[in-house]
Amino acid sequence: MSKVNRSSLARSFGYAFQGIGTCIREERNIKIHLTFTGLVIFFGVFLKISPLEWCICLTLFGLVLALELVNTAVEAVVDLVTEERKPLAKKAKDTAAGAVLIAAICAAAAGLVIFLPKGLRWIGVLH
Ligand SMILES: Nc1ncnc2c1ncn2[C@@H]1O[C@H](COP(=O)(O)OP(=O)(O)OP(=O)(O)O)[C@@H](O)[C@H]1O
Repeated sequence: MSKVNRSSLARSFGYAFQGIGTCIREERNIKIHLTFTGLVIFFGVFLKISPLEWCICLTLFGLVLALELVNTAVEAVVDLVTEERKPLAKKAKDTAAGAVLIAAICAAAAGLVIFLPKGLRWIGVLH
């Protein structure tokens, strides 16, 4: 790879990290997702979930956080295009938010399937 291509690749990664940083600084919802991600990592270590369960959790973290970034991008583009109330603007924002919600509900359900039996076993309700 030439020096020029390498530096343009590094710049692209830099812009992507800037986007992630901006979203974390400015958006409340991604802070909530990151808090849950931290809790899942803590309980995953504490309850010793299996490698397959880690893979499922990591995939779901990625899905929810990535969709939150896309949702933020859609909101920004809509606000850039119009400040007026328009049905298409509402459709774009609400469907993007719906995508995050679906992923978050599925992640929460998968989390319950993985963690609930282990948690109940840990407190002695299940054997
Ligand atoms: N230009 C617009 N035209 C029509 N409806 C809009 C427009 N901008 C926002 N809305 C709608 O108003 C509601 C609130 O939108 P807003 O952009 O404030 O998002 P929000 O729910 O506060 O999301 P977040 O907290 O992620 O910023 C949503 O239903 C959205 O679709």
